[in-house]
Amino acid sequence: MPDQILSPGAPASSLADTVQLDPAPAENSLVPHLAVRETGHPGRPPAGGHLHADAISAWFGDRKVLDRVSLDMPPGMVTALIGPSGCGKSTFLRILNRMHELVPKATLAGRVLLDGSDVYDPQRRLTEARSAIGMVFQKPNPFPAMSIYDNVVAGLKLTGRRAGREEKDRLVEESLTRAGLWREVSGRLDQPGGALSGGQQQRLCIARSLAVRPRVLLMDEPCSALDPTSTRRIEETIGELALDVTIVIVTHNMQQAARVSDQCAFFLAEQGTPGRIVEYGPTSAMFDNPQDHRTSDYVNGRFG
Ligand SMILES: Nc1ncnc2c1ncn2[C@@H]1O[C@H](COP(=O)(O)OP(=O)(O)OP(=O)(O)O)[C@@H](O)[C@H]1O
Repeated sequence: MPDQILSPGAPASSLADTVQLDPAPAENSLVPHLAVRETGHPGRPPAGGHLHADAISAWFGDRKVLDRVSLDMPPGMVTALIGPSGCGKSTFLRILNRMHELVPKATLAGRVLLDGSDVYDPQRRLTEARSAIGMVFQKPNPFPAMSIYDNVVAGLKLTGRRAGREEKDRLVEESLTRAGLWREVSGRLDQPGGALSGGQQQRLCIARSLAVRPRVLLMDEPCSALDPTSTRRIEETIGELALDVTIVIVTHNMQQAARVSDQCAFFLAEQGTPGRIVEYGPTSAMFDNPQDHRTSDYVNGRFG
């Protein structure tokens, strides 16, 4: 069966050959406790940032870890990638902005399109893909000895962009504001990034990514090293950023997936097979009415 591609607003779809419904919420189900984010864009959706993965397969050496994964990540939406450990979520995420190719002996097949253009087009520079598709990692990784100001500007240097002092000042304020950190640090921009709390460091890393004005922001478990208050703050930031940046987030936290995402894709690598998307769809459908019993088991905490 060919992989299907998710259309925005479509009901949750199952890629399983035989769909088994699991209509009765289990005892201890997470479902009643999950407040699912209201889907939809209050204003006009952003002009760009339409990311589309088409039949992505991936290998580390001879070992195939993803098998023909297709997913549409529409502009202005938050897409959550969920699934048990080792099913290929991070690998898929890293393929979206060409980080997979940095790993020795890592290969891939398939296409990634950003606003219709092939991210892997040999005519395009790597930095082009990286500046259009930013990434925030699990562990906050600011340059610890560098000032808060220079940490934000470092995003520009990494992609080879030059800017004058005034432009940098504007960009630092804009990026820190969008990352929800400006009010906390505006009076001490010359202090080292490493002196901030973990949650603030993560928002600094978000600001650094935003400084190059990406159309897409990839987030690989961005809150897993943070306390609940910092986590909540990052989640609010994600909600605000989603107004003009497409966000793809890997999370193990089902409550978080329900709170922040508009659509979810459930990855699974069964019995040593490569990871695939078992089911995807609007977050509300994935949590309230999953079509595949494995999705139901996973979102209800029965495995993984
Ligand atoms: N650099 C690497 N070299 C070899 N194998 C790798 C490498 N990175 C990941 N893998 C393997 O690829 C598979 C998918 O890993 P990946 O990290 O993408 O899964 P994941 O779903 O993100 O897991 P987790 O939720 O634990 O982060 C796993 O079997 C993993 O062992």
